[in-house]
Amino acid sequence: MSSPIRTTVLISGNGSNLQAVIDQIAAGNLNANIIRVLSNRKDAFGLERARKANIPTQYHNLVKYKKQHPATTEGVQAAREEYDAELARLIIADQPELVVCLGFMHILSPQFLEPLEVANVRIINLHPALPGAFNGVNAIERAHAAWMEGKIYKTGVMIHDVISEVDMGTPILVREIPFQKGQDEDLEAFEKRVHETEWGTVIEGVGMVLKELGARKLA
Ligand SMILES: Nc1nc2c(c(=O)[nH]1)N[C@@H](CN(C=O)c1ccc(C(=O)N[C@@H](CCC(=O)O)C(=O)O)cc1)CN2
Ligand SMILES: NCC(=O)N[C@@H]1O[C@H](COP(=O)([O-])[O-])[C@@H](O)[C@H]1O
Repeated sequence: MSSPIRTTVLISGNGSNLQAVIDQIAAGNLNANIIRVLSNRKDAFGLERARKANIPTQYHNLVKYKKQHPATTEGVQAAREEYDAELARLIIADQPELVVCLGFMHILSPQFLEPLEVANVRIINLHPALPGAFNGVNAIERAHAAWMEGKIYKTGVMIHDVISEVDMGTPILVREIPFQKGQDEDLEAFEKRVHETEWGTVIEGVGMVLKELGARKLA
C-alpha cells in the first residue's frame, strides 16, 4: 500500500460527511491523511470537527475580496477570480494529492481549477443528486418537490470529478435512492435518508479514488 494520500477537504457547513471520512481514516479503512480542512464559512461546524481531530483548518471567505471591488457584475467576477486564485495558492502550498469537496458551497472557476490541474491535484465532489439532475444548490429539496409532483420516482447521490461545468464531471460512484411508492415522506425524513446514503457513498467513493491515486504512486 502507498503512503497515505495527502488530502484537503473543502466544506461550508455541518461536516457530517467530513466526519464520516475522519472516522474511517481513524479506523484504518481509508488510506488518506487529511492535511487541512478549509471552509468558506467561519461558523461551519465542520471546522470544529476538524479541530477535534487535530486537523489544521483554514477559513477563506469571499467577502474580503468583494469589498475590494465595485458591486457590479464585473466587480463581483473580479473578486471571485482573485478569491479562487488565492484559494488555489493556499491549497497547493500544502502539496495535496487530492481535494474533496464535501458540501463546499462555492462554484470553482478556472482560476482555481487550472492551477490545481497544473499541480496534478485531483478534485472530487459529493452531490446529492443523480448525474445531470438537479445540478447546483438545494438538490435534495428540489428532488423531493419533483417527486411530490409525480415527476420522478428516484433520486440519488454521487461522487464525481470536478470540472468547470457544475456537477457535470465524470461520475465516480452513483447510489440511487428510490422514493417509497404511495407513501408520503416529508422532506425531513427524506433528507435523513439522503444523508445516510451520502455517508456510505462518500466512504466508498473516496476509497476508490484513494486506491487509484495510491496505485499511481506505486507504478
Ligand atoms: N466548477 C465547479 N465548482 C464546484 C462544483 C463543480 O462540480 N464544479 N461542485 C460544487 C458543489 N456544488 C454542488 O455539488 C455546488 C456548490 C455551490 C453552488 C452555488 O451555486 N454556489 C453559489 C453560492 C451559493 C451559496 O452561497 O449558498 C456561488 O458559488 O455563487 C453550486 C453547486 C463545488 N464547486
Ligand atoms: N451542491 C453541493 C451540495 O449540495 N452538497 C451537500 O451539502 C451537504 C453537506 O453536508 P455535511 O456538511 O453534513 O457534510 C451534503 O448533503 C452534500 O450533498
